[in-house]
Amino acid sequence: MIKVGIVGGTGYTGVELLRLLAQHPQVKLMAITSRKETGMPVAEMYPSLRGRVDLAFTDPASAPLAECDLVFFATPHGVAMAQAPELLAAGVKIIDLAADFRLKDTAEFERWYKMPHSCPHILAEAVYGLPEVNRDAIRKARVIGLPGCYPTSVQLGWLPVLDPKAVAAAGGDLVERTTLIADCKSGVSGAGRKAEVHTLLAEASDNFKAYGVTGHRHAPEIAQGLGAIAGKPVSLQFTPHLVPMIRGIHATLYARLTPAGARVDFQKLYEERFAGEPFVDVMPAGSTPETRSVRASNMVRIAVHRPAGSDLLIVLVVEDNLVKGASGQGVQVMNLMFGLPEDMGLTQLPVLP
Ligand SMILES: NC(=O)C1=CN([C@@H]2O[C@H](COP(=O)(O)OP(=O)(O)OC[C@H]3O[C@@H](n4cnc5c(N)ncnc54)[C@H](OP(=O)(O)O)[C@@H]3O)[C@@H](O)[C@H]2O)C=CC1
Ligand SMILES: CC(=O)N[C@@H](CCC(=O)OP(=O)(O)O)C(=O)O
Repeated sequence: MIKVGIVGGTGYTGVELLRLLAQHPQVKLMAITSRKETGMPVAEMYPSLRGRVDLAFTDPASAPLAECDLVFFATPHGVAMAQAPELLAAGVKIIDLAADFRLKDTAEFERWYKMPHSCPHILAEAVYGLPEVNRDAIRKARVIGLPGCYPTSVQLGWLPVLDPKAVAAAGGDLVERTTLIADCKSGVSGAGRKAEVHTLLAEASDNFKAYGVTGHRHAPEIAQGLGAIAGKPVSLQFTPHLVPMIRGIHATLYARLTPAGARVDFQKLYEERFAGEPFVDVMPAGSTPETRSVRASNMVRIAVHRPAGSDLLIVLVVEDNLVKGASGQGVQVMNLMFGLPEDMGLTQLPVLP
């Protein structure tokens, strides 16, 4: 059994980790932390877990984290890097759901997250936890920086067209790498459980708005990830929107095709690239995936479109921000790190309607 601790158990990604890990056959939960709810039984706060999780929240300072094999940090940015050196020295592996171990350039991290990076040496060894790209490195990693919710959808959506093998087969770039557009919509659980005006029912319900148009911290993460996939620089306009639903991300990706790309059968390319991926479903040509078709599941569904009379490729991607966008991806990565079947504990079907 893997002994697992969760720092930040009261938040939305924390309770989603609990839902998934409570059903995982190879996990023993050791500690679930909260500073504000110390002492409260987890199932009292989250009755959905009654009879499945019998621990109480403990303060992070006294939780038996060093006795765990793995600790998930479902906390704000900056918390994991403060505790990582001590836990790693005790032989504990770490999966951070926040951004402490995502951006490899510390100056870029400091620019977007407004704090210095306290352990660049650990950042240097950390692996970016996107299994469809980094599966082998994840298996050997001690520290994982789990991708943000939007970056997961955008990187998976463009992975096949930027893959150097596809570029070599086509005889050149398939798309204009410097004019990519990611137009993304998220449900409000993406903002977490903390009280904020923009996620109040009277603000977010029956409303739809863009934010972060001139700069969002996920843009450099996406550019870093796509650049690593392509092996050369990629730049994009990323525009997120808040939509009145609880869970879900819908990404609409636009790319201008090159002459080499215009000759490619993209449906076939996507089906072949993701064949064998347990959590990526390439839908039949002409499909328009819905967020509810992945709700509460770790699946991402993708559809590829070539509008008639244009030189655009449009890729539609849906994911559940709390599952493949966060906690489910964390469990998928944990399975890889501990040599378990990648889909263990993650085979739930989506909830619909
Ligand atoms: N929501 C989403 O869709 C996604 C979120 N993420 C990232 O995952 C992380 C968690 O997100 P989410 O669950 O939404 O956040 P929430 O705000 O809902 O929860 C944050 C949790 O962290 C705990 N916490 C806060 N500050 C500290 C601290 N200094 N030390 C220890 N624990 C602390 C809180 O409990 P307490 O204050 O009681 O200790 C709470 O349990 C964030 O970094 C977020 O950016 C990533 C992908 C998707
Ligand atoms: C709807 C909403 O507010 N979403 C969050 C992203 C959540 C997430 O995955 O981001 P991090 O892990 O990088 O914080 C936002 O745009 O800030």
